[in-house]
Amino acid sequence: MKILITGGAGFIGSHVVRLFVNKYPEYEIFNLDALTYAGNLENLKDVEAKANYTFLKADINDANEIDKLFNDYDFDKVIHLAAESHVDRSISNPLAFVETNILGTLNLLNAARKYWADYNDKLFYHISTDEVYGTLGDSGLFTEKSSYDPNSPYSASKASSDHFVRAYGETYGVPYIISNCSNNYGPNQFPEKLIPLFINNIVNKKELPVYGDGKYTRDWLFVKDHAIAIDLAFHKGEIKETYNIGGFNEWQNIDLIQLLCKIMDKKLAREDGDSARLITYVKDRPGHDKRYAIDAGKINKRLGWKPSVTFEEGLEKTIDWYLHNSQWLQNVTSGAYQKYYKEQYKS
Ligand SMILES: Cc1cn([C@H]2C[C@H](O)[C@@H](COP(=O)(O)OP(=O)(O)O[C@H]3O[C@H](CO)[C@@H](O)[C@H](O)[C@H]3O)O2)c(=O)[nH]c1=O
Repeated sequence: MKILITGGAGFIGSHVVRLFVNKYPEYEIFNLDALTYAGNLENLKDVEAKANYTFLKADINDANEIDKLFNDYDFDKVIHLAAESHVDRSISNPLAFVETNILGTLNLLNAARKYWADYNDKLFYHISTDEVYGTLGDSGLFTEKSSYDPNSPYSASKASSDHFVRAYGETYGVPYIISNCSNNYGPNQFPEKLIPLFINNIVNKKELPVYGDGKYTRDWLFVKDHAIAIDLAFHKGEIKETYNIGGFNEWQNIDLIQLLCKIMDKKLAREDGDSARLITYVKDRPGHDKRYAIDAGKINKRLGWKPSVTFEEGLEKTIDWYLHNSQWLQNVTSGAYQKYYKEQYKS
């Protein structure tokens, strides 16, 4: 089986690529990535020499290139993770999100439709977000039946791509699965997202910018558990089904930040309270969604998935990883990896 994984050099993508390459030596895994600021082949050093792994430097925005790759490689299945993913960036530059998340997804769907004359044993698996459902009040959970109500340009672009995947399923018969996941954390996440940004800032004794009053709630999931869920949905999920994935692990931002500060004080042998003193309340994110909380009951009941790592374990592993990989952090924030790999894969 030839599997195209898009965005495989990114945070979640690299964990999915690693899992598939190591667990399924009989599959051919093609990692397609544009190597933007958030995609970095350093994340996959441990698998790059494996016989079942091929890297393809390409941009999903380039319809001709995507068409050519489908023609050349004859992919059987697609796991589509490539996306612009940061909400704040979508607020300052919505167009980039329309291009990559909507048009890029369409380019892949068009190629799948064209080259999969026979849809037998084919699959377009779209990896999406719980943000498509909008925001919740103090109670309730998003289920697969929740209506779409996106608020940010990012979530609007992901909602649109979900709709297109379903539309191609209904209209042209492209076999698809969609999963919508909550906030991921773990090794290799670009330090613009809350947890790695704050770890990095604490190490460097920089301010911790808490948006608004910090009383926003997110459901956190360790990235390796997300990769395990994707593996299960890919192999055992039903065509045309949607699976919500989440950690059953809700935290208000400020409580999570306080916990992070406490652990970091210990790890860095600083005085208790040193890191928390870096907390700075700043202007709120426009359109900031109050609460995401997801019901992962369907994937639990139907496919037997549940998170394997507790939040305490996951956070500890994550912090240790960043502390042991300070060079990685420095190279991604300075753009050094991006520059290096751009040069390596110059076309
Ligand atoms: C970066 C940053 C974030 N925050 C707040 C905003 C959010 O309430 C919370 C988490 O922010 P972020 O890490 O940017 O993640 P969030 O906006 O929830 O979106 C994430 O989670 C989504 C899944 O829910 C993914 O689809 C997105 O790609 C991913 O970026 O922390 C701050 O208070 N200060 C900050 O500097």
